[in-house]
Amino acid sequence: MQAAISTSIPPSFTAFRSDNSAARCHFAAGLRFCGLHRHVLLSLGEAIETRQLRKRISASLSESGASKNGFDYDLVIIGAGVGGHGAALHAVEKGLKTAIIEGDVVGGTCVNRGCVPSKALLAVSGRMRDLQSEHHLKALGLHVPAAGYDRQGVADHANNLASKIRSNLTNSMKAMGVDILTGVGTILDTQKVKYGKVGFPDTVITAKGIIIATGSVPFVPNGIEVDGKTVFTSDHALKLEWVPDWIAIVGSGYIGLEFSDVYTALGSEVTFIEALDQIMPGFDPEIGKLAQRVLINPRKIDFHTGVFAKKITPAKDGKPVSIELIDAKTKEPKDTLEVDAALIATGRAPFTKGLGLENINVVTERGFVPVDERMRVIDADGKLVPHVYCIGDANGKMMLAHTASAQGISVVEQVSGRDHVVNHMSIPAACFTHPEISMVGYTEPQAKEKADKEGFKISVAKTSFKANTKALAENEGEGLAKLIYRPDTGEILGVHILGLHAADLIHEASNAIALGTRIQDIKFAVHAHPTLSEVLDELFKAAKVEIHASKTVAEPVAV
Ligand SMILES: Cc1cc2nc3c(=O)[nH]c(=O)nc-3n(C[C@H](O)[C@H](O)[C@H](O)COP(=O)(O)OP(=O)(O)OC[C@H]3O[C@@H](n4cnc5c(N)ncnc54)[C@H](O)[C@@H]3O)c2cc1C
Ligand SMILES: NC(=O)c1ccc[n+]([C@@H]2O[C@H](COP(=O)([O-])OP(=O)(O)OC[C@H]3O[C@@H](n4cnc5c(N)ncnc54)[C@H](O)[C@@H]3O)[C@@H](O)[C@H]2O)c1
Repeated sequence: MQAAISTSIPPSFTAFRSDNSAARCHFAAGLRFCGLHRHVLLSLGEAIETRQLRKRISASLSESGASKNGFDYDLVIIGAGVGGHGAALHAVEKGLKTAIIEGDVVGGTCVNRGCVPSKALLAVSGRMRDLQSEHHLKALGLHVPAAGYDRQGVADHANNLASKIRSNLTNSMKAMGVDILTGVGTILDTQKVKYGKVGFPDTVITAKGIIIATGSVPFVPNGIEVDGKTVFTSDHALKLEWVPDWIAIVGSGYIGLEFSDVYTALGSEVTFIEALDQIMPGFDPEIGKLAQRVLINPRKIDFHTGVFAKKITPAKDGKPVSIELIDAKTKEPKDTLEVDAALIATGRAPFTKGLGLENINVVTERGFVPVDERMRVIDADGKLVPHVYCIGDANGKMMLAHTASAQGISVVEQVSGRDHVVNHMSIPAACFTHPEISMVGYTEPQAKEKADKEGFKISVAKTSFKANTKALAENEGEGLAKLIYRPDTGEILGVHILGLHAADLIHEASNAIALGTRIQDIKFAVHAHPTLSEVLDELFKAAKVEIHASKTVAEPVAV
């Protein structure tokens, strides 16, 4: 594995990252926020009230500023990304004296180099698509002169949004009484952490519990030379310093697909390079096929599958970016591409080196911190490390912002004396292309495998956006919702949606899975007409479950 070489690492972070041979980070100063955690949305009045409550709690904990059990803090979190932020706010709400240590800027990947700026760019690409689609506009009876854009204006939108969200996150923690400690955190013992900036003496603090929330950085395969200008990762691409005429995107996962939506809307031609035999291999195969028909084929996108980019050389001395492709299986040379730019979107590497894990006898697995289902860290002998937890991208269970936050909240519940386990099968994911793709639970092949192993049958139901009034009114009838379920019990095993606002629609299904609601019950829930939510209503109604609703008569409610 080769590090993505940063050209702009602040001095304090150079030292912080220096022992990370697996992956170094591009800590671009600038961007911020994630509307992720409900606490962010606290009004100022609520925040002040909560802060007063927090002060009263602190006073009762200790007069000397230490927590009541003799530690400096009840909880210390290393890393102020969305996982750390979610955990910190929940901890304060639970009355825990809490500190969060951040070596760079609050908000981590999601706010500064991930979800937030990418969704700002995707908001622009969505509007550009609408304005450029003559066919679509004509169908609505609209006539709009040619659409154009100002690259710097688009880049500013992403940067400004990140800054705004970053300060929202910071202010929400300050208002709640979380101590934000600046510097690199290193674990000294299961209840002791040091932190400090380069050139300053370290401070040692003790805590009843420690949460590792140090996140991840772009993974760049060996042989790929990143110069940050013509060969770059999402860290650079989000700044939108230029829009290449022709860009190769290595990897057709979430990042690749979302950036293909942005670049093609802004006028680029895209070539995907994907190691597996199929483009967008992570999706349910049927949704993947439809995604290819809707998101790839009609756009200026071509692709090479079953190939690795063995060597990528940045543009130099008037020569374009050169990409040497080899067959993923035989390793034989296949082709050499010459393009204007290359975006490396081949996954992310955990950022866990230099954390002092050796001081608590923990050995990482491909860089990830091993944890059990309660996010408790497991040591090299397979035993639980007391008092230490790891959440978010650093444990690799599911690299999504809301998962990091949910895991953090779950850990705080445990630290506060209430057992809690996150049900990862109920966590939705979404790809914010136009139209969007969303999913929760198993894909059809995964569900089949589980069914064969455990000896039950699965069924599949589907509905089309073409039958939905609201979608048709919007002239957005392209789309499919798919339900994979157990006909004998009505259990929802997976739901996959491609279509307008799929990312919002998935929550009815994910909440049903989280709450254990069965299809025979949810199919009686009433949906407003005409709404896109009726796509899911129809989906549940289309399922053929062998048993009846557990409760057919609602409790009478006085109106
Ligand atoms: C381009 C892109 C788009 C994305 N879009 C989405 C999306 O739409 N939806 C979604 O759910 N997910 C998205 N993700 C994934 C999401 O950003 C991550 O899953 C999420 O940020 C993980 O949160 P985290 O708290 O675990 O880590 P991070 O957000 O990476 O935060 C870790 C923090 O820890 C700090 N740190 C590390 N080591 C130390 C140390 N020793 N001492 C002190 N501080 C330290 C880092 O500086 C950083 O601030 C996207 C990712 C990318 C790259
Ligand atoms: N909307 C979202 O929720 C969102 C958006 C962006 C990123 N993310 C998160 O960020 C993480 C990283 O995203 P990503 O798209 O980089 O990773 P990914 O794992 O989604 O996709 C990586 C793709 O690259 C391919 N690949 C890997 N090595 C390759 C090589 N050498 N040559 C060619 N192809 C190769 C893989 O087969 C895979 O298809 C994901 O875990 C995702 O959860 C989420």
